[in-house]
Amino acid sequence: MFAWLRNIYESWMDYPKQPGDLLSGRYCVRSLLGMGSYGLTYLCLDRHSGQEVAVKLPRPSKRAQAVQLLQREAHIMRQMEHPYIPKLLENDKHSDEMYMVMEYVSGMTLEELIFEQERSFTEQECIVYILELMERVLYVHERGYIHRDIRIPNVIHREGKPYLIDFGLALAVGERQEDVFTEAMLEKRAPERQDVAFYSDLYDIGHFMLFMLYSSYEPQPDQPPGSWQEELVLSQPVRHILERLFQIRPRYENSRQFMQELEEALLLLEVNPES
Ligand SMILES: Nc1ncnc2c1ncn2[C@@H]1O[C@H](COP(=O)(O)OP(=O)(O)OP(=O)(O)O)[C@@H](O)[C@H]1O
Repeated sequence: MFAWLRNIYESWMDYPKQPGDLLSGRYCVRSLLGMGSYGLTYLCLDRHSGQEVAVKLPRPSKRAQAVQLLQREAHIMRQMEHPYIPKLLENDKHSDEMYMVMEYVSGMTLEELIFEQERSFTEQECIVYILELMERVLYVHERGYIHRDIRIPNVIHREGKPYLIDFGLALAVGERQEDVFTEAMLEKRAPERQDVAFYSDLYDIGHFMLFMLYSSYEPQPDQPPGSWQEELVLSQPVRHILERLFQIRPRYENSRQFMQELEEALLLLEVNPES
């Protein structure tokens, strides 16, 4: 089939549910939260509990593979019992309409916080925030999983706390997943984050830190664009930490070691802000 014809056909198949539609006779659609590579996620009102929930359905155009990936995601989420990771509330794997119901985390992403609320972060504030986020990441790692998608949209900021969402790409340590979505996504990834290993998540955390630190960056007029090392004025410990996260220097042996260095850097900054 011509590619364009297939795209039209797939868009038609994946046409989202509308506000007011009822899923599984219980979840009333309020809005579409997003359309991912294999699933559509809706904000719904659970008519039984009266709570807002996030319901993820496989994309019909991706057929059995989407159902399989959603089942894998549900299997991982079922094992996550953490106050800052949304709980899996229900998933029906028997009916034709496979779906996954999770706690809905309302809040803002860091992007919204920085660009809409004009929030900026000092090095110290950044470390405190990353330590909190790492507490969730460490929990995931200690259960034997790698999240593999720690990006700005997947961390929701609510009442000053980071919530970690979206386990759609997560895998058990060392596991290999061969499906078209993962293969296509892996091709676009930096080599440092391709392995299913804790240091791939830490590489993503490095980018997360840079995003936060750039919130305080003010370019000089006529300054040509440079690398983060050239543009950001960083203390020596924070620069060192970022270089280890990006594997420019020897990478961390585990997530705890990284957190320990973060704590040491925070102490140094508190004692000597000019370090
Ligand atoms: N539990 C949740 N609470 C609040 N928002 C959520 C929740 N789960 C997902 N979302 C939001 O729904 C949107 C779609 O998420 P989804 O996991 O379907 O796809 P994605 O992350 O955009 O793409 P992909 O799955 O390809 O990585 C995201 O923008 C995310 O912020």
